[in-house]
Amino acid sequence: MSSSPARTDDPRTDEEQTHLDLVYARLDRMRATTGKRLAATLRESGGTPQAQSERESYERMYVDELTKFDAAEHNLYFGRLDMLDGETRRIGRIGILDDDDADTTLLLDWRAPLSRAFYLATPAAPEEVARRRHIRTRHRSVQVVNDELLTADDASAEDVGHGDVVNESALVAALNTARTGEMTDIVETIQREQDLIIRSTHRGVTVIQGGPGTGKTAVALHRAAYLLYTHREILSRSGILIIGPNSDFLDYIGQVLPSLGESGVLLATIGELFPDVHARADEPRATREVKGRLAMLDVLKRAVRARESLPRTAIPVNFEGYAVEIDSELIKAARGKARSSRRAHNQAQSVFLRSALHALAARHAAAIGSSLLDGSQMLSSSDIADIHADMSRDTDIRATLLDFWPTLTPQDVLRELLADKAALRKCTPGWSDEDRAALHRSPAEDASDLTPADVPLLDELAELIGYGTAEAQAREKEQWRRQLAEAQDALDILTGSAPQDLEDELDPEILMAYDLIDAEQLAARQTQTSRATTAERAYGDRTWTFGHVIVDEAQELSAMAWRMVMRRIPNRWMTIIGDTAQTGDLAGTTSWSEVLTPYVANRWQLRELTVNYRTPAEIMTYAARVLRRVDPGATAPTSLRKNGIEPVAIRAEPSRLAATILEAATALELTGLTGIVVPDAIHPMIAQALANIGEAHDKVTEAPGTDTDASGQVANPRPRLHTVTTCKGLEFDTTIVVEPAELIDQSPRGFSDLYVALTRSTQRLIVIHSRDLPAELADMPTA
Ligand SMILES: Nc1ncnc2c1ncn2[C@@H]1O[C@H](COP(=O)(O)OP(=O)(O)OP(=O)(O)O)[C@@H](O)[C@H]1O
Repeated sequence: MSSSPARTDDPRTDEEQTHLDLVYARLDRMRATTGKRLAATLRESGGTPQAQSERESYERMYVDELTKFDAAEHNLYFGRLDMLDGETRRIGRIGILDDDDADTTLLLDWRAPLSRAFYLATPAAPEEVARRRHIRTRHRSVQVVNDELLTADDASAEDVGHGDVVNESALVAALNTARTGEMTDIVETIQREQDLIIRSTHRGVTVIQGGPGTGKTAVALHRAAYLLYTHREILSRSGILIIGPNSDFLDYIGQVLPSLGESGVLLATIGELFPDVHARADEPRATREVKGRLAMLDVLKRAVRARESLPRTAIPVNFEGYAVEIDSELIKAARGKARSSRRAHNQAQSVFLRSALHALAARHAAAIGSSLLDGSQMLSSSDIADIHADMSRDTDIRATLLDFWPTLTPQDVLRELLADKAALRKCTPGWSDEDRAALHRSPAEDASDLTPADVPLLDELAELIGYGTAEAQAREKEQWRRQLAEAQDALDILTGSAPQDLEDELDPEILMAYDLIDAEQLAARQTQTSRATTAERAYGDRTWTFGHVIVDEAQELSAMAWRMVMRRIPNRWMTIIGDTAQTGDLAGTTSWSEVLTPYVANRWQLRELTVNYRTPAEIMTYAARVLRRVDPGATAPTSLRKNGIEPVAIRAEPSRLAATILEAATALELTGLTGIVVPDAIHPMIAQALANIGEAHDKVTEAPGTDTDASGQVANPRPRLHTVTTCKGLEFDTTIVVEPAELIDQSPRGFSDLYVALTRSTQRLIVIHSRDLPAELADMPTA
């Protein structure tokens, strides 16, 4: 294999540099033109609300374009195909046409159909490609050119690739690059099996199952970018939602889509999917497991029904000097009507109230209007209607009735249910005391401390209660009313501050604010101005339905979480990504079919990824043994590379675990990003110990984030401390796994947890233990 440094004696470098200059010159012209257009739009003002709204959409479009151009700046042009018929295709991060008369294509977007052969062609299936060229650039200058000749009989092929692996040298270079703690895009080296998923045309549910490091997350993100490119019209309006396991993970992947020029995607954890709720609190595994069970649905239904209660004894209320009684019989009849309306609780309240008032008015009429002679009703129907109307205006009567059918919020119902042992017992008939105890939370706990597992329960309650629909509309109406009032004020002020001489004798030639716009139009303009991106609007609206949903680490979702996710995507166009061997959450799944059958029967397709791009073979040898303990029939993904670094095990005194971690880090002169994965129970202790020792060494941090040196450059990042739950989906150059025997013991899914921990590494694995190593790791070389 050969590569060409940037020098002028390689004609390929010169040729590509010439093209690169052309492409960047055009990008600069596009940037300048869009910048000018944006400036001109920003200078404009006034006009009809429609003109204003058009201006805003142009503004947004120009800003989006500029963002896209900026995102494309780095490694803009990276690939070239010379086809058998002589055609040359140049592939880059975005498509660029020249501004000549012929609109010559200078660069094809990597997502365009014509670019596809760049990712698919192999010597065995060359896809009409004679030569694939990989161009590595830096700061607008060509650094390296690699050619792959795909015609099988060509003896001068430099980089023929192995089997299905394409762009192998570029791929290995990418995989060996030190990690920064932020995921990068892989447009230059997408592999065949990955490309087939990224560009899948399937419009239903696609499950991508693959072992650790097979690029599932990378594929998911590139699929989002591809779908936005191919179905921009629909998806830019309805949006794409990507669900990830925790906020560290979302931070880790957060830059990938912007680097691909896409910003309209909503990234969220399950705990963030309910507007205005930030569920970050932790809770025991057993509690998470119980909250994730489908049986919670009945519990919540019962909790809501329990709020539709009956009076124990008749309640006397005063109505126009008469005593009327609200008793169980009356409430029960109204409750029956409301329930049989089949509306959600809050929406059925009007049925309940109408029916109860009707019965109460009838009773009262009977009491005061019956003839003493024969008991017949002497009041006319309009008299009775008057009583009904008066009663419905009577605040005491309304309040007393509504005690038995109150307006509910999901937060209140859930908080009160979990804090009240008696209510819990009533709502969980047949449950074990242990499961009930797992659900109970002390009323003293901070009510705002919701956990991620609470969020699907809130969402379910919102459905049962009808919250976030009527309420959201009412809120919207209220907001509109306020906006209207503000607009009116603004207009009044404008008119009021007109020069006095105009006030006295209005010059008909001078247009006043009122002549240009009325309050309603002004309010509408304010709405336009505050119009957020699709992702922002979707985030604030529980009832938003997306065009496409991608769930990453999907094996961790509970049955209740799936219900919530499915409500966000009625068209069921989804990409579900995960590895059932890595399931750590006790409420998570080990069977895709079990999860999906209730929603799409068997109408879903499974795609598999088989190559591990992250973990070197030396580490996978041990991880594969652990996998066999998770599932004896499972096959570990094949590592793409060996790196010659054997994992090592270091024995420590139980009291010196933290000290040994630091000693190992120092002695081995670790470079790049280091992740330390510890069992849950000792996490606080290790964190504290590392903080104490680390203060002197300034070495370990719990929080993610990169460190910068004095010049503002990213320096060797400090090691990060994790539990298995928080390291899901992340990767480090070096992983230090602490006390594997404890990781196994801490959960019924302990072997899955250990499997996850062992496979985070891109280069080196160190195991530190005070207990004996599990048999699977027992022969690891010691240090
Ligand atoms: N085609 C590729 N080119 C370059 N890098 C790749 C490619 N595919 C995957 N990678 C890299 O391999 C690493 C693992 O990918 P990713 O995190 O997407 O795997 P995963 O299957 O989601 O793993 P896990 O199940 O452990 O979360 C990442 O650094 C990713 O950038």
